[in-house]
Amino acid sequence: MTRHSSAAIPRVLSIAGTDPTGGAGIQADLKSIAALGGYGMAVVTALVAQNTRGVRSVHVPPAAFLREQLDAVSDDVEIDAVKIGMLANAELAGVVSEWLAATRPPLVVLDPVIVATSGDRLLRPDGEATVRRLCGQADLVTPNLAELGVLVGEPTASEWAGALEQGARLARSSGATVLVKGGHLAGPTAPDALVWVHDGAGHRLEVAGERIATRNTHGTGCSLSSAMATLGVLGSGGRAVTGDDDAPDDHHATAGQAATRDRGLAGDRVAAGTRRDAGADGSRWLPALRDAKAWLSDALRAADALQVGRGNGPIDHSHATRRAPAAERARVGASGLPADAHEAVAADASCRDMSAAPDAAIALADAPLSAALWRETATARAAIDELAFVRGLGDGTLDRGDFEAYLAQDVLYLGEYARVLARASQLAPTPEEQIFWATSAAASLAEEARLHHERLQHRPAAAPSATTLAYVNHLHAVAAHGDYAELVAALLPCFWVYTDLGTRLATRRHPAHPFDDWLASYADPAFALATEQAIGFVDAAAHASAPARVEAMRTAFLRSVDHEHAFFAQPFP
Ligand SMILES: Nc1ncnc2c1ncn2[C@@H]1O[C@H](COP(=O)(O)OP(=O)(O)OP(=O)(O)O)[C@@H](O)[C@H]1O
Ligand SMILES: Cc1ncc(CO)c(N)n1
Repeated sequence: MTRHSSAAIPRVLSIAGTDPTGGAGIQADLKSIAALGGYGMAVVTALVAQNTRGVRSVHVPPAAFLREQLDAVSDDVEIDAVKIGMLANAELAGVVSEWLAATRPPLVVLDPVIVATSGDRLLRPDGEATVRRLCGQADLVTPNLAELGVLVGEPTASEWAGALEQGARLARSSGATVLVKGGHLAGPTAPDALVWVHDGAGHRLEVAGERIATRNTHGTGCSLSSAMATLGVLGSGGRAVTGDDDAPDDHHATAGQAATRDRGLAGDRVAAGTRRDAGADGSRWLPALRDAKAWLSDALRAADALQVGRGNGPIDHSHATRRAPAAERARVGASGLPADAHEAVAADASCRDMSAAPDAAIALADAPLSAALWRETATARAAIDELAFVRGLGDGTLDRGDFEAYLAQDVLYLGEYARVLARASQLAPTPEEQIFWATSAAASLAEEARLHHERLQHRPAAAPSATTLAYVNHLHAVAAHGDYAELVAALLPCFWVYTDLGTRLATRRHPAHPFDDWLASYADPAFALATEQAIGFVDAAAHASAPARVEAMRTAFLRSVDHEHAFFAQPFP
């Protein structure tokens, strides 16, 4: 590949072994990639005769044929991300390493598969050293506790703290970001952590997770790594929060320090086969990890219903999209909702009829609302990227007068947005949230004044367009309901869609770009941090709300996303 053009749908290649029962390996990868919105491709390293109870035997085709498969894909298809799983032996690992160095895919996630959940080996001991070296060609490495021990040449960590230390050692030796997985820990939680080294300093971001009581965990590692590869391309919001650069090794970074990036996730890769000197900024994986973990947790919760195999069965990759099984459909009432969901909805007469989207309504009960809403708006958000205005902004061909006409509407919008932010501050349940929304209102007004002063002084004052009015009226109408949770859900897309779009637009910057300074302002770290905080407050509000109010939040959010789209789609001037 000499040229890389990005596509709206991530083209993700899995290089892995097979599982004929469909729960792990390449079969799980393809299901995960599809479930998270990618286009999956697959190159088989080894054929494994296995089921939910264990591995019976492994057939490894000639290494030369692996290379033929890899070349067949990369000679034809632009690959956005690669997920590597089972490599079987040193020879195959070497072939993949050479192919990576030659093809330089933009994003590489390595799941260093050594031992299956059943305890069977999937990598011959002679391959361990090669896989260790391969970590240096990956952006993200996702070992389970046992694999982490092997990679750092130490016994398996029995506690989370020890695992994090090992993760830091692997991050330091490889230069990759390490996703330390707590799936095999004892206890009620299943945490995961991103560990990385940047400019010599160690960093860590942890995502908490409850342990789901199921024995059906076959293939969670394969599924998670494929999900990360797919969401990594999507940017999963494109938000980035980094730890304190001065922090000591293993400092537990919080969202308190922020840095936006002016590149996509793949921007850290200097060249495959040569690690970047400074190391990766692992914080970029945080949104992807949050989304992937929420999706995986739902897949684990839905796993027992699958009834596949008598051992450790698979997770339900398709839980969010599957039509209800026949037995479930029989229980569904006239509204289209299963009986128990129907009761919850009926409890609040103000809830709108959800019969058109029973799956979405049910999914909301468990998943963090923000992740579910982000996924639900993937198509609408992708459509924003395709708009002539946005494309013109990115490639610099946008007419300057049109750009100013847009800014004039944006200034009018910001003034009203600030009033609605102030209302959220008034309704906020905690001082922290009160301060946040009030500060955001002030920031919005400051931006309004700055744009007006620096860009629009020479133009006559504009009147709000019908589109601007519609968006602002929607926000004011929700504010009038007086429900804090619903209001912050309506306010969120302005933060999130802009940060997301801004991260991608900022990759188009160059000194001669006609809108370079404006694109730079999009990548303001303070704005990325504010978006993170707003997402956190929306999720907290959803957590504290009854199902019908969560549904109102969902409606408010979706409408705001539609208004964001309409705003960029309106004719300027
Ligand atoms: N019972 C569980 N409840 C919630 N999350 C879990 C559970 N088991 C595993 N996970 C999550 O699944 C992901 C995979 O972790 P795990 O450590 O099990 O990987 P793995 O051993 O490589 O998986 P496998 O070999 O089964 O494919 C992690 O995000 C982990 O937190
Ligand atoms: C092919 C394959 N890859 C990975 C795993 C780990 O779950 C497995 N069981 N099979």
